[in-house]
Amino acid sequence: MSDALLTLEGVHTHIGAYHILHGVDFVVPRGQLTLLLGRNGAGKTTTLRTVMGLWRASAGRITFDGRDITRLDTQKIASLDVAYVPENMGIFADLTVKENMLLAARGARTAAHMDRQRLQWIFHLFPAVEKFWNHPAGKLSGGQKQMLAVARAIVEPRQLLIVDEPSKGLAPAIINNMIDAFQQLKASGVTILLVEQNINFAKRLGDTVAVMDNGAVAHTGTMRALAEDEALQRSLLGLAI
Ligand SMILES: Nc1ncnc2c1ncn2[C@@H]1O[C@H](COP(=O)(O)OP(=O)(O)OP(=O)(O)O)[C@@H](O)[C@H]1O
Repeated sequence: MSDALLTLEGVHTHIGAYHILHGVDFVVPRGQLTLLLGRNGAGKTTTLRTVMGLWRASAGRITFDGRDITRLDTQKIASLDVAYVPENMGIFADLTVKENMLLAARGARTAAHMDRQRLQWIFHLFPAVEKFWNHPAGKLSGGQKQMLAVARAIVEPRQLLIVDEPSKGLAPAIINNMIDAFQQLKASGVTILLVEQNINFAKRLGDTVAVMDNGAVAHTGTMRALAEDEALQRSLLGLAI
């Protein structure tokens, strides 16, 4: 049993007058890939944003690597080697792929300052990043943009990589490429937290799952156990895997 890298305990989040998270509890074990599942509007994105300090938890506690991060600002949380890829990916369409990567690399003013070995590893994971290095990012396909977004997030070594719906809107062949890349990322030892709606994607990558419903976690366990229990899938997700 691995230890917890990230723990949420009784986390509540209000957005304006709306009470969105109602006491979220789950653990992201170190070195594993954890999936946050649940129907539309269950509170998955709000949970990720609360972990990153983009929404402030109104109650509860978030612990990362043994440290209480509940009240830290986003920049400070990122500086603990936590990367977040939001659903809109945060790519600068007018800048080249190279410039997008440079902006994500702390302290690297030119491509020559980037860690060469790490860049080669990223090119191997996401060949499109190398192929379109000098092209404007806005010209990339949806799948290539998603790959660039993940590539940006890992341009520096990370302890925790958080990605909101990496497979969203992607063609099946591209989803397979994305699964391969996440499998290699997992093998590199980085802990990963994904929000995912594509259950095939989830099934092939997930170690641990937390299923949200109505602003709280309704179920936690292994992906394998959930994949084998169709009745549980139907009751939690309203679908069959
Ligand atoms: N900025 C906001 N203002 C008001 N309500 C919001 C805001 N953002 C999210 N919500 C509400 O919070 C609830 C949870 O939204 P959230 O985006 O976290 O769900 P989700 O599980 O990620 O769903 P989806 O898969 O559709 O993105 C929804 O009812 C949503 O309408």
